[in-house]
Amino acid sequence: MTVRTRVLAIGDAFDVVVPAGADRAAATAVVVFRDAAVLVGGRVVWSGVDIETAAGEFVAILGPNGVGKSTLLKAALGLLPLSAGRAVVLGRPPGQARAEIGYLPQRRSFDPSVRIRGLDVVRLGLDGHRWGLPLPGGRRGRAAERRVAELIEMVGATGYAHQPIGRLSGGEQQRLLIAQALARRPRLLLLDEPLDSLDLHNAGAVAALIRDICRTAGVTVLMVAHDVNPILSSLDRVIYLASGGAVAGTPAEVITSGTLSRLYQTPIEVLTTSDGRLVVVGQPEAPAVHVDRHDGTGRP
Ligand SMILES: Nc1ncnc2c1ncn2[C@@H]1O[C@H](COP(=O)(O)OP(=O)(O)OP(=O)(O)O)[C@@H](O)[C@H]1O
Repeated sequence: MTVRTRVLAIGDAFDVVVPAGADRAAATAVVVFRDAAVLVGGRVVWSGVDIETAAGEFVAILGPNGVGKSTLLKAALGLLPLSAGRAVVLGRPPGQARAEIGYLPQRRSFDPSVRIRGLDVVRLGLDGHRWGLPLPGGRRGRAAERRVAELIEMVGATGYAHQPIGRLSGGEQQRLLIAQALARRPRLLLLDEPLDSLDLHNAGAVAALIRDICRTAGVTVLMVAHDVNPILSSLDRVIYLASGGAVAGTPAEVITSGTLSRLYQTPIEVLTTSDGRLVVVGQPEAPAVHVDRHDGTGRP
């Protein structure tokens, strides 16, 4: 049985259909997708997606290449409209809560020739218009300087924040970018593969940092990841994405042969190595689409 819950937001009313009994959780959830679908370049990337994340949760978004993990973050940001279903982000339709969201898009590392200092990159999160320029004097400027210093300390980057970001390691750069995304005290942090290109040790350290931010600041984090192993011990929940839907739960609930075989409708085996790592065997490739990913049209 379902009930229709009215989620009230600033200047908005939005209807969400939720199962009876779960309506209160859905109304207070930070991100809710209900039977959601997205079209990119005229193709349905995913459909039937039902997810819900609570305040202060650290959630990884997993799934094969091209399944639409980055697309899910963009839909939560309101950068891509849903083609079906509903979404509520921080109590509002996607796109209306951006001031309360920190977003770290997918990226490669900075070129070694980039001379901008780490602390200038963090400061950009406070005011994107003043890239690399000194903050104005006065009370506002001093408060901003204090906030930048606080953020740098929070991510453990005090020792190298004055150096040009291009000369820092991948892990150091990621810490500074996470600090930038946290600058405006977001309630929701969307991170697109921040651990990509980090070694196992650094990936684990950055994941632990993100978990601490969730715990201490009550920030909800949705993070796209390719390998769940370095972050397993830090995560609260995972969302496994497929073209026909998603399944969410604790890693132990979701990353099993039975659950993933049902989700992808093909035999999948989850093996545990002697050192405790999970290996997913038989995960299908997402349908290949040959498009220019930069023009957004989907035309070859
Ligand atoms: N601008 C675009 N125009 C057309 N198709 C696109 C565009 N951007 C992405 N796509 C397609 O949408 C699908 C989902 O892409 P997305 O980047 O969300 O997947 P992903 O799961 O994050 O992939 P990966 O793990 O490789 O980063 C892919 O098939 C991709 O080719």
